[in-house]
Amino acid sequence: MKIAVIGGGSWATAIVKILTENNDYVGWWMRNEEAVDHIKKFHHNPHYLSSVELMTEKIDVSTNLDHVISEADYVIFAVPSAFLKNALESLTIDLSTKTVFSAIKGIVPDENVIVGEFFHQKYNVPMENIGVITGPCHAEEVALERLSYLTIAGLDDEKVDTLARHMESDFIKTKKTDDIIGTEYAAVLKNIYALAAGICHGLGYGDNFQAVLVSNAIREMKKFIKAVYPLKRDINESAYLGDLLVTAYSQFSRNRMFGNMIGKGYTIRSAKLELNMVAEGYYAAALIHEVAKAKGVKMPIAHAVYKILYKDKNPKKTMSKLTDKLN
Ligand SMILES: NC(=O)C1=CN([C@@H]2O[C@H](COP(=O)(O)OP(=O)(O)OC[C@H]3O[C@@H](n4cnc5c(N)ncnc54)[C@H](O)[C@@H]3O)[C@@H](O)[C@H]2O)C=CC1
Ligand SMILES: O=C(CO)COP(=O)(O)O
Repeated sequence: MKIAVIGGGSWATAIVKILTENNDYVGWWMRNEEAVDHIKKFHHNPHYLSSVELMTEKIDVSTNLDHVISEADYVIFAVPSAFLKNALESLTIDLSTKTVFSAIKGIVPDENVIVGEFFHQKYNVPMENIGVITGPCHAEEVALERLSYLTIAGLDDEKVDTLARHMESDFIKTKKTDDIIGTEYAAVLKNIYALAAGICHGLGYGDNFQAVLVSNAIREMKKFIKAVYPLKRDINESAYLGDLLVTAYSQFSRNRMFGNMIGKGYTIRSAKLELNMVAEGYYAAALIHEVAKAKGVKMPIAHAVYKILYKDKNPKKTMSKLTDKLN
């Protein structure tokens, strides 16, 4: 079976590393021609996770999306949600015959749908051929080969099983679930809560308060997911609570870093420039705000983040008001 990875950032690079542990062929698309040449020549991605030595003898890296996708049976998307449509612009071949996994933890702009739904609605990929790769896993720790758990979600057990087997290695364990929508939304929401944790850290709140914030966040997440996709699930599993915890507390979290800068008084523009990586929670805050409104779900933490990022509300005052709503 042939697997391809779409994206040139940290997570795509980490997934390519994971796959080459266990597979002799990995297709890899990225838009940057110079990065492709650099990888072929020096076996490192020059811009992301550049410490990782890539097994290029197993990697077919190219800027030609049609080529990479046509060669593959399974296609894993790992570009930030904000650039997904842009990345797909050069695709002229049919995607609906492929098995498509999303490793993206975001919502597609303008469409207001999660990535799996986007491929189903816009590219006619049957829901049985769609899956999600999620779980508490920072690319930087994959680079260091630190033990990490990934959750593979999908409606077709065999496809989920197949991908899980191809991703397992000494440092990757996989878990499987059929909660394809719930795990995707959890991954989107935890970014907003990590941003909130970062803002509070930047404002000077300590560990005592962070614990209260995160324990409220998991309940808020549970309420939202139940409203959009009711299903029997244990919110304490690592794809939900685990991912929230790692993103809210890890030094590697982009969302937490971004929030921390906002809490410290950076403007959004300067925080974006300084981070130089994508904090998905920034985009998700606006889109989840719309979904929550449409579904009538009250989400005080996500709403506070939305007001700070999009309504120019003062972080200190907004978070102070939020503290009265937590328990
Ligand atoms: N980095 C991580 O540890 C993890 C990331 N993810 C998810 O993976 C997805 C990708 O994130 P990362 O790899 O971390 O992002 P990143 O910040 O490392 O990479 C950004 C990528 O976007 C591309 N890009 C930047 N501007 C662009 C533009 N205007 N048009 C098209 N492409 C552009 C860059 O070339 C680069 O390939 C996100 O949804 C993220 O939530 C999921 C799990 C872990
Ligand atoms: O999803 C992640 C870890 O599971 C990565 O989170 P950040 O994008 O905040 O770094």
